[in-house]
Amino acid sequence: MSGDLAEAKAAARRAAAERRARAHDSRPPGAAGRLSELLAGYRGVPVSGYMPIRTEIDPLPAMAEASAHGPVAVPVIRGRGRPLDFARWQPGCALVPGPFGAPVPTQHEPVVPEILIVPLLAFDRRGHRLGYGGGFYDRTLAGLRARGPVLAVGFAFAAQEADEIPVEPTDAPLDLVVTEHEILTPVR
Ligand SMILES: Nc1nc2c(c(=O)[nH]1)N(C=O)[C@@H](CNc1ccc(C(=O)N[C@@H](CCC(=O)O)C(=O)O)cc1)CN2
Ligand SMILES: Nc1ncnc2c1ncn2[C@@H]1O[C@H](COP(=O)(O)OP(=O)(O)OP(=O)(O)O)[C@@H](O)[C@H]1O
Repeated sequence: MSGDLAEAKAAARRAAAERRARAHDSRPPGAAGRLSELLAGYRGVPVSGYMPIRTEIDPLPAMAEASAHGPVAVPVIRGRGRPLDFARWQPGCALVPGPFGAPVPTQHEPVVPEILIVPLLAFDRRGHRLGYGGGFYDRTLAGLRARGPVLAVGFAFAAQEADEIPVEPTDAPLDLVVTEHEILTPVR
């Protein structure tokens, strides 16, 4: 990555983290409603969510609903530079702190998700995203897409939208972006 691109991404991450924190402070009840609506159209399809950390928007209500119909999993970090694994999650299942602070299930029952609810710092209308910079979801989506169709769904507060996210070739685009208000189809 060029120095300019790295700096542009770092600046975009800082600005987006501030906007996300403000949105989180005034988070509306029922913020996962649109996500629930989307998942209701895919009953029984294996889906990955995430255990929210810091000021991430909370997908747990939608995950709990989906778990009544099919497997739901959360990401598990295997190591730097490696794609994520996914472990089966159920409401109330036993969890332990994972490597970067996000809790992971104590029991590791592997799941291969076909729908991924992807956490992020910033997204744009073209479906590009910025995460924490580990490249975990980029690697994971590249691997899963090489095996078959997957739906990558960014989940974020509307305030996390950015004008244009600086992209590099390995950035895996989102197929949809869901906010507390709407389901957006990226325009490319
Ligand atoms: N809730 C949740 N779970 C998740 C993710 C996520 O974004 N959200 N991940 C999505 O990938 C993975 C965790 N990835 C993470 C990667 C980096 C940092 C982090 O704190 N990074 C530091 C900088 C570290 C460094 O550069 O050395 C930071 O942001 O300050 C946190 C989580 C798997 N689980
Ligand atoms: N498929 C891949 N193969 C090899 N390297 C990759 C791949 N995807 C991303 N990377 C590298 O990982 C690093 C971090 O990527 P990036 O800044 O896009 O992370 P991010 O999408 O913000 O983080 P995350 O996906 O963990 O939330 C970059 O240097 C990128 O080149």
